[in-house]
Amino acid sequence: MGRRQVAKRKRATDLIRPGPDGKLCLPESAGSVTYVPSFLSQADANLLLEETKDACSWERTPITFFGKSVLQPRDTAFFGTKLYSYSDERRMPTGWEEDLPASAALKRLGNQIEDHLQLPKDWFNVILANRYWHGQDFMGWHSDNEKSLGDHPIIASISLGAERRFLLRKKGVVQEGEQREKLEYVLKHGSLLVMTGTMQKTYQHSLPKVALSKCDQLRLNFTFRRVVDESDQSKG
Ligand SMILES: O=C(O)CCC(=O)C(=O)O
Ligand SMILES: [Fe+2]
Repeated sequence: MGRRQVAKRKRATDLIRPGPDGKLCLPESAGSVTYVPSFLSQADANLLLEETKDACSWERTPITFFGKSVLQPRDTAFFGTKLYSYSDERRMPTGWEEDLPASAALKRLGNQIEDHLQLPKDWFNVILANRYWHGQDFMGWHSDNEKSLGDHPIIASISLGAERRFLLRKKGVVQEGEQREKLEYVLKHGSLLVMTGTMQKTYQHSLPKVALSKCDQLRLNFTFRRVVDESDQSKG
């Protein structure tokens, strides 16, 4: 998928069609990334940052890295109604009635994104939250390709606070003389980034580390997802 193609697609939902069973589906070959810089007004983004930065059940959990247990380079929290394994973690979600008013604000935000993407209300049933204290907190290359999210997951990502670079790179072997296809976005306070279709199969994404001198501010990220099969929590 070329840069021009990504720019041309205004809405992730351009690709979503009702299937024969009436459910929304995507053509097998399609994948898209859509960036909406000012999805939230500055006032709403500021309010949400204040409501969530301390009030979520943030944890810094360990992961296994080259056989060793190390702490993840960011804090995470997890909301919703479904069990979901992510990375090394299999966490019970914080329910909508806990961590109030943060969880209620996030639920409302999920409904706002569903409206924007013309998805049914309460389509998203889990939210993964990341808290990066500064440029030294980061997320390495990965795909959100857990089988429990189905074949063509819609991942809707809201950013608050410090601006950070978000990178995408195509998976697979690169022929000699060719360059790996890459995309880059600088995720603004109040922005929305949506990945759909085959993006998790064909691309990886990351939020790279930067020097403290370049970024000493907090950033929050909330990714809205739909777990379609709670029983299968393996990688896709
Ligand atoms: O913080 C971000 O923008 C990236 C988050 C992400 O990729 C994830 O939670 O899977
Ligand atoms: Fe991700």
